[in-house]
Amino acid sequence: MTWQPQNLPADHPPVKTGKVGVLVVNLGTPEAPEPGPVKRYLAEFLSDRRVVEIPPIAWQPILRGIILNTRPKKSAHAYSQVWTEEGSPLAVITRQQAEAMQARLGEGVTVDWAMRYGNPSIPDRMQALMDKGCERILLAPLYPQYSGATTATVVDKAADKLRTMRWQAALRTLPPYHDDPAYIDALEADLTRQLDALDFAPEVLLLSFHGMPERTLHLGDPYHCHCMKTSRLLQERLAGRDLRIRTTFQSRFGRAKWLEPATDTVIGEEGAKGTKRMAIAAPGFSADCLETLEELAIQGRDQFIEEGGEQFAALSCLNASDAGLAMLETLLRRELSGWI
Ligand SMILES: C=CC1=C(C)c2cc3[nH]c(cc4nc(cc5[nH]c(cc1n2)c(C)c5CCC(=O)O)C(CCC(=O)O)=C4C)c(C)c3C=C
Ligand SMILES: [Fe+2]
Ligand SMILES: [Fe+2]
Repeated sequence: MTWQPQNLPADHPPVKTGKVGVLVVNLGTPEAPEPGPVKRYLAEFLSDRRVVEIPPIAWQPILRGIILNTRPKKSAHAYSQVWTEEGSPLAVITRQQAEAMQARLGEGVTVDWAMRYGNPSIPDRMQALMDKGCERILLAPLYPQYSGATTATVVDKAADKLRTMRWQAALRTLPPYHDDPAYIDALEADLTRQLDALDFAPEVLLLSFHGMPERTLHLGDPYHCHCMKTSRLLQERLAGRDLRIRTTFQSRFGRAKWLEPATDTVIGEEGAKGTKRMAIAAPGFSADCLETLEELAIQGRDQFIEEGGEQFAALSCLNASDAGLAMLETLLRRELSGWI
């Protein structure tokens, strides 16, 4: 309920109440694992100039003329292999994370969730929070490693919404947490638990991060450095195990050079040198999604077995695990300090 002072005309817009909102955000996902919805999703995602940094006059004809006529069918098939009864894993898990944060943070805060591309959209959910009287909003893009293509574009979208408002909510944003002890602790605990539960002992653990065009590193994007630091800190924590650890980058897209080494190249190298037992984790993804459940757990496994590997495990992301939720609560409470 918003507080409505007396002596105002009946059609006066609601008066704000100083409440605090949290908006948990992740990348976005299609509405259904079918070519039409996937095409709509890819059109929005790949038209974001922070994601594809090619001038629109050159890029849009390629996107509209080639990519959106070929990729949706292939991607829809990939999505159909990981889709759940409740919907796309990325959306389902993001919602679970938000619901768990609502329970942990209590009634003093209203927690909601949004997707950068597709629905529920950032402007709509910001409006919903403001309709509930939230004057202060903590925007929480769940990307541990900062990139212009992920974190910054979430902030841009929120700023687009603020731009339309006469009386804006105050906004805070969750900073990157790639080297935060709470994050590294959570990864250590959760990966240790999963590795101990395997019925085989992997010889090698790949830490696979989403890739980016290499030129973004030279242009000053900290993403690569953030990934390497997360990886180093995590390796220090796992050093007591009899396990080789390698950092890789997955999901190459387009013709430009991407960050290396590529996950599929390393899977091939390991197979070729006789590695028989492999585990793979994706510490940069806060929720399992197409990139982990299909690209790593299905394609990665098939490739490793074809190359002569025998045992393969794709480990889960932090998702709504106890370790993951405890970490998120720590991060959010810290950013909310002074507000709650
Ligand atoms: C130029 C293309 C892409 C860049 C740059 C890029 C960066 C990037 N992406 C993520 C996280 C995710 N990406 C996901 C899917 C996905 N990514 C791209 C392309 C780029 N990503 C495409 C085309 C797709 C869609 C699927 C496909 O057709 O292959 C997802 C999963 C979404 C889901 O619905 O499950 C995530 C998550 C990061 C973190 C990042 C840069 C750091
Ligand atoms: Fe991506
Ligand atoms: Fe992919």
